[in-house]
Amino acid sequence: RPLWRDVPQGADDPILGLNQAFVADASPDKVSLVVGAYRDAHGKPVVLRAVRAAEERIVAAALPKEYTPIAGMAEFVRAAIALMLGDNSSALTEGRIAAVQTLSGTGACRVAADLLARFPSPDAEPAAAKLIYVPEPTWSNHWAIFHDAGLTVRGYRYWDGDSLGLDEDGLLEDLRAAPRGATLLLHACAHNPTGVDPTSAQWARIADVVEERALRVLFDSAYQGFASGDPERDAAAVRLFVERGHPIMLAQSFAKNFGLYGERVGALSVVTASVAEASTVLSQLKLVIRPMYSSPPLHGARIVAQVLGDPALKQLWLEDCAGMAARIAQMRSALRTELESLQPGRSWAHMSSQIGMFCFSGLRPEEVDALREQYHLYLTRDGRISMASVNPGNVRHVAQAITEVMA
Ligand SMILES: Cc1ncc(COP(=O)(O)O)c(CN[C@@H](CCC(=O)O)C(=O)O)c1O
Repeated sequence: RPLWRDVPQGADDPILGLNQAFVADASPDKVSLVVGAYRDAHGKPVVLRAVRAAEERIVAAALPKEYTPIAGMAEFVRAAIALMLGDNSSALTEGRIAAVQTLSGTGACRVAADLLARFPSPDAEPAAAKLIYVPEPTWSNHWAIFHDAGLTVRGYRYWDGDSLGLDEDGLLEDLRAAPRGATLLLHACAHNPTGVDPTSAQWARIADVVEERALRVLFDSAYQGFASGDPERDAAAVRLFVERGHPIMLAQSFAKNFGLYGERVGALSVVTASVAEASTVLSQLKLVIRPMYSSPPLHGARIVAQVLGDPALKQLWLEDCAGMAARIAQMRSALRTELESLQPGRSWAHMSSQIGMFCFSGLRPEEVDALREQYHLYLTRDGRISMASVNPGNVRHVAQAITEVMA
């Protein structure tokens, strides 16, 4: 009996669905610039040296595979927080952080969303109770994550299409107009999809408005260490807010900076005002998680805890993280050079001034469609290019195809 006959066809995901189309493409010339996943100079995925070494130790230890606690592996969670806030963070040492391991960054954002939906800010105006502001544009999955948790999602100006940079005035104006106590989503570093991050002075002005409007902040950190190559440098914005006393929420993904995409390693931290607040918030986080997925996976958390807990492995990881960031920076300048040599008079400076996994190229949707249909070059329709997929073997082909569809 067709009991599911009324189910409509769902839309393909703009990122992962498009990548499936790439996989199905039989052309030998196909290139995927879609998914934000690192590839080496030969276009191959990488397992970091420190990860392999940690795995060898974990396997040799023949550890049991018991359930992790609902909040996950405590050693991993603490290491994740310390990586972002620093070992000497007062919030950490004073026990004011409620934190849980999550199913990577997506899971951290979703658990945060459920907590925000259940407990609006006590300082919130009625209009702010379940309202979250996300940058325009942002990672496409953010909208669905927060919507499905029962939040109202509203955009704030972020990208200036004319300057190909940050629309600071528009951003601050939108935040000043936000109802008191609303939640603000901020990308910690390497903004997806624009690659444009606020300067430290701009971060300070954003923090001022957050204070003025008593906004709650959720930092989404998916690229710490991967953006600049230095995890300390990539933590600057988050540390600025914590040092100013903001009770931020922090979603962390270890997919890209540890290359643990499929291991689903993440954490969600809530900085509170006291040990008592941290205790009640943690109890509520566990009530969100238990019926959602009960407890998180073991293996990836053990790897990250092992690496961050061992100075030699951490150093190896830092070198590889810096190496990934450096290769992407090299490809940014290589592709810019190719494009500017093919398109005299047109500047592609934004390709090398942007940071992190992606270049927000400015290519129009119809140009993106032509790249896919005529050149088997795949990228998301907003013009985002995953720079890790560019390598010495395809950089000229990519530049030529882009030039021809722009002609
Ligand atoms: C800002 C941001 N937050 C969270 C995530 C989620 O990462 P986890 O794998 O759940 O830890 C991503 C990954 N975005 C990449 C990867 C593919 C995807 O999930 O969309 C991207 O935008 O291509 C991201 O860019």
